[in-house]
Amino acid sequence: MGNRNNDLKKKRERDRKINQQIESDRKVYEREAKLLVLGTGDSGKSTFIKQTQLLFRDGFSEDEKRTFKKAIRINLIRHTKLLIKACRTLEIELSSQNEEIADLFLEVKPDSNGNLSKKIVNDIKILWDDTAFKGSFEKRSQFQIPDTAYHYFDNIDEVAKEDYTPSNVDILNCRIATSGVKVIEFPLSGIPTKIIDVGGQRSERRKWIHQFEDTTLVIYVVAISEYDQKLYEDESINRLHESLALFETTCKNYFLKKKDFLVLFNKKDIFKEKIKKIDLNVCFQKYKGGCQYKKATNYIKKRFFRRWKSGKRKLHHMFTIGTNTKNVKLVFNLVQEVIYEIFSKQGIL
Ligand SMILES: Nc1nc2c(ncn2[C@@H]2O[C@H](COP(=O)(O)OP(=O)(O)OP(=O)(O)O)[C@@H](O)[C@H]2O)c(=O)[nH]1
Ligand SMILES: [Mg+2]
Repeated sequence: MGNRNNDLKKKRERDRKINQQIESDRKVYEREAKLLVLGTGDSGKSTFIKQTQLLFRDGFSEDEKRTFKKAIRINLIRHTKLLIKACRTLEIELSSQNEEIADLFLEVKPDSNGNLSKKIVNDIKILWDDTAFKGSFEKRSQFQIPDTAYHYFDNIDEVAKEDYTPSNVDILNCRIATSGVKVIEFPLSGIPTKIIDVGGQRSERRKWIHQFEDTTLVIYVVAISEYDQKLYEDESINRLHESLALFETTCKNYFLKKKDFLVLFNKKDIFKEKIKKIDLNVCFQKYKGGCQYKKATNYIKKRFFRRWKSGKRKLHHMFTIGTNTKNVKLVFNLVQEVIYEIFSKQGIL
């Protein structure tokens, strides 16, 4: 009898300890913030994730630097070919000597290790020095090439060096479209935080739903500078129209319809320059504010806010430059405030 009582006591104590552990695990888990970064392709999502590595972790690993180095070099060849083809389509004539270089360049195959031969580097430099060739980059809203491509053309000598290691700026400007999901974990003022990066191109979006559960805050990234550009996946669609439609379906989504959102109106540096020359009415016919930065940004903001179906949740926003680390630090100051607000409401903090 005595033994049975003892066994029962021990079992109860064991159960109590297990329950205590489960409860403390639950509290830690609930305190963890999950930031889900969504938006169309090329809007700047991964750039924000890269910034968290610089701001809250040890930066980029040697492995990552090697991956970016290869991508930067392969992109240089790819982007040179894109500009050559654009010159042909837009009937931009190069000097006859450079036309010959361009013809031969279209046959170049990138080295599988991403090495650049002296001849390739030389040809790219000759073409980039040609004002007509360079001028085609200014017309890039008529074809598909990353805005940041010029950075590597301008710095080709550095990029081509044998012992080249990409700088943080090189990595932040490097375009690699995301396929699949990437998670970075970091502490945000003591709160364990996970940030989830997904691919934004149409074919990638069906993977999003698997990430929706337990989201604390949705960060929706819009590249406002894309108002005169066509979608990479479907050149009949305006990029900003696509982002607006995607924003609406995302905030109405069953799993996200009660979540707070932070909209990052990104690429404001490019927008600021572009709006001086190209009226926002190329995208929104009803817009009457002309080429004025303040009026145009307010109008875009209004168009997004109109699609927001509120309920009790909050819609935050900020105009951002994803490639600028100081600017992104401000974004995370706001994110931190918003997380505190959400957790306080839920009684977690
Ligand atoms: N000038 C400028 N370039 C930016 C800004 N934000 C991002 N970029 C660049 O825009 C390009 C696209 O950025 P990504 O972060 O790859 O875009 P993404 O949303 O992750 O795209 P997907 O992975 O295809 O969904 C990259 O070349 C970035 O360097 C910005 O605010 N200003
Ligand atoms: Mg990405």
